[in-house]
Amino acid sequence: MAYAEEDRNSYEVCKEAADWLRARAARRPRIAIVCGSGLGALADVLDSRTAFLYEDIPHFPRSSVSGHVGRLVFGELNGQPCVCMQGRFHSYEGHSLSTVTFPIRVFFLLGVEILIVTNAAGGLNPHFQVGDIMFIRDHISLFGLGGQNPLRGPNDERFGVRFPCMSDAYEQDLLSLAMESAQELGFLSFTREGVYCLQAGPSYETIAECRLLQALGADAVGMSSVPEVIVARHCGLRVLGISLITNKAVMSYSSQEKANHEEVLRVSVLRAEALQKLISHLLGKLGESTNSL
Ligand SMILES: O=P(O)(O)O[C@H]1O[C@H](CO)[C@@H](O)[C@H]1O
Ligand SMILES: Nc1nc2[nH]cnc2c(=O)[nH]1
Repeated sequence: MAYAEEDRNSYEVCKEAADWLRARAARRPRIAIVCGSGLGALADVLDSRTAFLYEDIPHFPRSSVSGHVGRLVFGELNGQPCVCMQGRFHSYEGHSLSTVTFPIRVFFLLGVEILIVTNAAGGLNPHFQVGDIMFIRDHISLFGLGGQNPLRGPNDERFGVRFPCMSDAYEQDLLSLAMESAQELGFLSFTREGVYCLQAGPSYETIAECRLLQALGADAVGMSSVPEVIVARHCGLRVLGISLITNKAVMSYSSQEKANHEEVLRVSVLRAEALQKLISHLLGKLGESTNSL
């Protein structure tokens, strides 16, 4: 099927990919997890795994960033049927926002109900430490405020309404379950809650930009997740967002620290196991709550 790049996430194109996957995956996934930079190992702990390279799935884009392998992995985590994106797409790679968010619509057509987005982010909140896990309470989209939204263009009602609400983007019930999980695992000393801010990247922020974002009320800054969340909410998926604070945003001209992707990946890998435990524990709780519905 030929289509313009901005039409990659049209209903028909997404359905072709979803049909292809449905014919090959053992079970319908209930939960989709997008693995952030350096966090792809989560997909390796799924039970009864079936993995597909992005390049083999019809219409799937390719990953080009280190720490993002480029595989879709189906399987079970703590008894819950899941699909994991081992590698996400970013607009700074040159992808349109419809390409960045294409997998989310495919997940919706596969019958996914809950989206968990994870990412690596720089900490703006002065109380945050490197290695902290931040549950996303809300976001600031510098893209959206600047006129770039993945839902720009004709609206297809089969996905959702023209003007979706975003004041409830990150579901309170999921946030509470995530906090409970952190408490039960003894992770509270490095668990936070906060506002994630999306900037386009790929350059990291200047000091003046970090100060501005902090003054705007952002606790962490990154280059992903928000377009995925907007498209997920548009089609009615429940969303939980988790940022791993891999570095502290540089706020002072006297600081010698410099943001770099090697440090981001190093810290992600160090915290990957804790994050796996947290998500697995949470999924166990979700199993209890959804099975009782
Ligand atoms: O958001 P994820 O994909 O986790 O990665 C974050 O880390 C990379 C920069 O180091 C950027 O891609 C930024 O968005
Ligand atoms: N924009 C941005 N993205 C990140 N990803 C991981 N750390 C950072 C950061 O400091 N800034």
